[in-house]
Amino acid sequence: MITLTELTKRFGATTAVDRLSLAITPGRVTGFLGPNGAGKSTTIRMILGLDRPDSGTALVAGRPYRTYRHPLREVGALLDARAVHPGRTARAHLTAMARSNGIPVRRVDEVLDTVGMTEAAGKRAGTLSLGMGQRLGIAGALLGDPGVLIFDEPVNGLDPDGVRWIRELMRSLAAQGRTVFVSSHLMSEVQLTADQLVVIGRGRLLADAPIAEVIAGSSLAAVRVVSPEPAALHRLRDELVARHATVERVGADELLVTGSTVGQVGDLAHHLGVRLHGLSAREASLEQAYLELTGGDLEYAAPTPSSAPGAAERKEAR
Ligand SMILES: Nc1ncnc2c1ncn2[C@@H]1O[C@H](COP(=O)(O)OP(=O)(O)OP(=O)(O)O)[C@@H](O)[C@H]1O
Repeated sequence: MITLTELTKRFGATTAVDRLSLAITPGRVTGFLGPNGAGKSTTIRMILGLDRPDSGTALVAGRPYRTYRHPLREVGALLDARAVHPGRTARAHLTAMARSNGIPVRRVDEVLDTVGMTEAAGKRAGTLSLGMGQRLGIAGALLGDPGVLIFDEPVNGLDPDGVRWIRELMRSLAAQGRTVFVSSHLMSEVQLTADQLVVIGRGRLLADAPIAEVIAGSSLAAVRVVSPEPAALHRLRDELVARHATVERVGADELLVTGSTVGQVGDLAHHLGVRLHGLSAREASLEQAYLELTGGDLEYAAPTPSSAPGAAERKEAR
């Protein structure tokens, strides 16, 4: 469990993290999203005791990271996988980590096996490919068998096999009852991996909810209703509007409803005796929901290509 309470960090005039309060719970993968400069890395650095909060607290299993004598046994982290002495072999790197954290050295071979690096154990870190370097970083995170794991952009630069491997590893770590907290900019990947989402913008909490709930909150999420009876459909529309749903009529036999769930619309149709030929959810993508959430919270907003000055002229000139 990771618990943040009113966590705040300023760099000069910039408030990088602004009174952030949340609990990241065990047994699931929590995705950590936000635009560039939103404060994700700063939050992670404070959890790991690498930055000091100006106010508020970040606790791992109830205590600040810095108060643990052997922190690697409590929390494993993958931050910058290249931060390894390039001349050391993978095994020597992990052995040094184990010794300084009171971890039995036999764990080194276990984690090398877990990350599929047994064959590459004797290679120098500086000669490892990006994917292998990432696996070594993950081996280090797993070394102390910690209950909490934090991965900052773990799939950056990996090939599809590596991406799938990390996804499955994170899911299995969560299934073992660990707390898995992972930051990413890849929405499709987060959608496949995470159960819970935490979204921040300009250091503030924008969402902390199950992924399905975040997606359902998008304005593009809707319920499609089809009925062969236009008059009955009209009645259904009036009742939905009275319940504060937004209803668009799409042809004589179809409605598109936002602000209600499939269950609510189905129950109401049943209650009103409206015969239905179709009732289905139109799902938004996580990317759409995310863009709506963070739209106003970009640190630096660039114009979209179509609204950039000169775009219209260029189109006309073609
Ligand atoms: N050491 C520092 N000194 C000054 N400003 C900093 C420092 N570290 C971060 N910042 C600022 O704090 C804000 C949050 O940065 P942070 O790196 O935490 O964001 P992020 O969400 O991790 O971004 P990205 O997705 O680009 O990695 C930004 O405005 C950044 O410029």
